[in-house]
Amino acid sequence: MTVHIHPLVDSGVKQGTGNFAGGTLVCKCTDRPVKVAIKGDVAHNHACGCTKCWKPEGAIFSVVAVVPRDNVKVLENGDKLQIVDSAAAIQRYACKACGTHMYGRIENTGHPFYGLDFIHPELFQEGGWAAPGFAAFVSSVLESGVQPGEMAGIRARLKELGLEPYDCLSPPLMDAISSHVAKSKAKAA
Ligand SMILES: N[C@@H](CCC(=O)N[C@@H](CS)C(=O)NCC(=O)O)C(=O)O
Ligand SMILES: [Zn+2]
Ligand SMILES: [Zn+2]
Repeated sequence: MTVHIHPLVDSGVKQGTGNFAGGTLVCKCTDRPVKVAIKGDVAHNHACGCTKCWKPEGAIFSVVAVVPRDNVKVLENGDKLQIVDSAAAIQRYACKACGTHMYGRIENTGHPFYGLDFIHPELFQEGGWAAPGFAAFVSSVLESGVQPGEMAGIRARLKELGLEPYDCLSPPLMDAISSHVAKSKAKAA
């Protein structure tokens, strides 16, 4: 049986051009779509298996990346945006009409990823952005109804696609989080 991860990667991961200058994210509405301008390329693009990240219909993973928050600007129909969960570390701004998450923002200045917004590059009108490079929160797909017996096939398919599966974030990102915590503790001491 074919394992479907996400339509963007199911037929192979398309590499970025290496010089993506930015573009416009557009929600799924045909009437008054929300448009968000992004300056520059995305970083740390990856597949995420968590329940909180937005996924297109039928996908078990999202594809999500970060950009500096100053590079994100709502261009059109921002009145349709609402925060999905204001108690979450990442405040995800979704279109009220179609449900698409347009960007996620961290307001806690002490958070290791403060200053970065989370976006879904598949919403770009343009192509060429940096490709997803790993898969995060893989075990979390069980929380969205995937059966335990499917996990081996999912992990094998992710590896085949070159998206190394991790049950939290990738080692470089986990190291960045722990370094941030160590520095914060040293400052407080
Ligand atoms: N197992 C949980 C994991 C959720 C989680 O921790 N997601 C990560 C990756 S997006 C995160 O950083 N969440 C912060 C947030 O959602 O605010 C789930 O699937 O809901
Ligand atoms: Zn919409
Ligand atoms: Zn996630």
